[in-house]
Amino acid sequence: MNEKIIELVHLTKRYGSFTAVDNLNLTIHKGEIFGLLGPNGAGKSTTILMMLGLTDPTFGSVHVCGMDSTSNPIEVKKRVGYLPEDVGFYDNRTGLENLLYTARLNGIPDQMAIAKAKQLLEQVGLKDALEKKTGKYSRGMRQRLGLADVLIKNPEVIILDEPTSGIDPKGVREFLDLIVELSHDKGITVLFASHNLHQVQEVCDRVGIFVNGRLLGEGNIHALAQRLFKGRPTIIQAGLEKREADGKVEKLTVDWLRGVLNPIDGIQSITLKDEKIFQIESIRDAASEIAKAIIQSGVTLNSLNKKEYGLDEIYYQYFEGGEKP
Ligand SMILES: Nc1ncnc2c1ncn2[C@@H]1O[C@H](COP(=O)(O)OP(=O)(O)OP(=O)(O)O)[C@@H](O)[C@H]1O
Repeated sequence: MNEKIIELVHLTKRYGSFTAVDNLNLTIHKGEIFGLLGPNGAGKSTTILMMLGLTDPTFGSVHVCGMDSTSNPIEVKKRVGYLPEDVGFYDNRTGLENLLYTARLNGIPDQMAIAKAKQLLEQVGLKDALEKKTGKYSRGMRQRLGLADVLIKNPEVIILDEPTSGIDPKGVREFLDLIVELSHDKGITVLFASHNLHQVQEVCDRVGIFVNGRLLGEGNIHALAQRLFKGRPTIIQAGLEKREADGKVEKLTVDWLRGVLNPIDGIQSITLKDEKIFQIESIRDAASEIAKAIIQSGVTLNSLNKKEYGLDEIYYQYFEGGEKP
């Protein structure tokens, strides 16, 4: 997995005074499934267009399969299969005919193309629909045909731009499985651009989080979350209860808990979430000291939950445009 297949260096694209892609540095290795994650308008499609040599960078460079996409777009396109969000087919032709058309455009001899097209249609689960006109294909079937269409020229890299939008959950599952299988079986490098964090997490070895044209970080999604949210307070929710000897429940207050936790360094705030749940924010992880102090105070500690920053926080912070409620 160490051979560099995609290499972006200081890649920048401006439209007038607007910067759509801002100083992007990224390396993707052979056989990796890399997720380019970002909300709408983050600059994913613009980056892909530059990789394919379809638009020129304003600054920086992009190499794919060792070639400069800007000066060698035709060579790059021979090695890269690109599946856009909405793939176009000749709707009055069958799935097989559409694939054979692509094969011809790529200079594959007819006899070889027929065998290859049939094998691919079987692989993507369209064996029974190969004689059906693509105008009658569902959205999921069109995306599968799109994948076969991309694979017919034996690409080293496939780039999928929002490939699962509009497909039902079962279709999504099957499509994602297919991508993983292809990458593993054939050593194909996959770039999967999407705003669907959960789908990307399922299939990708590594992800890059892309927001407002900038790469906020890349790596394993959980490690990334820890890095992106480093310095955030540790949030602990404690469920507390105090019963008198006669069985009556005594009402606990924030001031009381503040007194109990006073000796512990780094406590920033204490709030009451509901009658029995207190939320404690601290600048360091003081969970065990908090638990000990509460127990020593003589109340019952019914629950203690420490909030971990992860996928959900990335999602709400960067993809839904705000903190989790
Ligand atoms: N030709 C263009 N002229 C001016 N602005 C553009 C052009 N193409 C894209 N943009 C702007 O650049 C930004 C990035 O767009 P891009 O399509 O790359 O984002 P994206 O992450 O792929 O989003 P989406 O998932 O919605 O396609 C957007 O604000 C878009 O409006």
